[in-house]
Amino acid sequence: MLLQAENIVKTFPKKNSGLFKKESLIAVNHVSLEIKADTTIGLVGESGSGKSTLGEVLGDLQKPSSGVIYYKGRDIRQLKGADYQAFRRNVQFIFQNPQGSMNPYYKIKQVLLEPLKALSEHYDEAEALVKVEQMMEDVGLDASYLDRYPSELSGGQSQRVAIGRALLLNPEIIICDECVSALDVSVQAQILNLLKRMQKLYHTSYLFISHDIATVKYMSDEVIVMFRGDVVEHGTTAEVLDDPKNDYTKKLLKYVRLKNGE
Ligand SMILES: Nc1ncnc2c1ncn2[C@@H]1O[C@H](COP(=O)(O)OP(=O)(O)OP(=O)(O)O)[C@@H](O)[C@H]1O
Repeated sequence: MLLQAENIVKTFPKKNSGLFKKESLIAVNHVSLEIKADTTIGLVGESGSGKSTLGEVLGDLQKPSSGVIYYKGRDIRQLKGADYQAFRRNVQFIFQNPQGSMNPYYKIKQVLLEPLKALSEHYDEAEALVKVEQMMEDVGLDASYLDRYPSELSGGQSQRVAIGRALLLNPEIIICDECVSALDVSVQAQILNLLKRMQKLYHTSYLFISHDIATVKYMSDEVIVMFRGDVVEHGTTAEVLDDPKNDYTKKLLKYVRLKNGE
């Protein structure tokens, strides 16, 4: 077991709630899940159902209001120094807008070297550069892009850099939050296949957050369905998407089929 979430609750203060009685919005409601090695879990649900919040809590970008995240059996709040750094290195993110997560004043070479510098156990510039060049090849980009700035890359090229940057640390888990949603359909397919190829090569687990059921079906071994902060269904991809038990999942799938004219 790599990552385990136990009874996670995340609330936000509601805007415009009363002056004296503060109300809160429950974004994630008592959610538990486990991410095993070399597995992809798809996380689906309509907009606002709590998918991104849950992903960010799992990767410690946000603190839960209550509940515990365990990394290899240890509460992440108890991890210190090198142990916390190992967690940070091993749980990476790829977001919807890759350029937004890159320093616009850094060339791609620096963008890729930065996390290696910050999180490697023993950093060696020459070794790091060899890794970076190999990774460029792995993600299908010519090494000449290393001297470009993020703004000089297309959306698909930037997402390849973001995938390479996440993989350079050889993480155990990557939380992919709508990581192909902003791309053209043909580029989406290339990036999804790249993620699959990289999973075979590096044995990384993915938490694949998406509102696109077809993409989740293509990518995932397991599927979790969220509705208004609750996990309403969780099972293998075939169980959840081919034979859903929950009424909300059934509605969601019916809506997707109607939209696709099936
Ligand atoms: N920082 C915040 N402050 C207040 N409310 C927030 C904050 N972040 C998220 N929320 C609220 O929490 C709920 C869950 O949001 P979240 O972004 O996790 O949903 P989502 O399923 O990822 O949606 P989408 O697919 O649109 O990204 C929403 O009602 C959202 O408005």
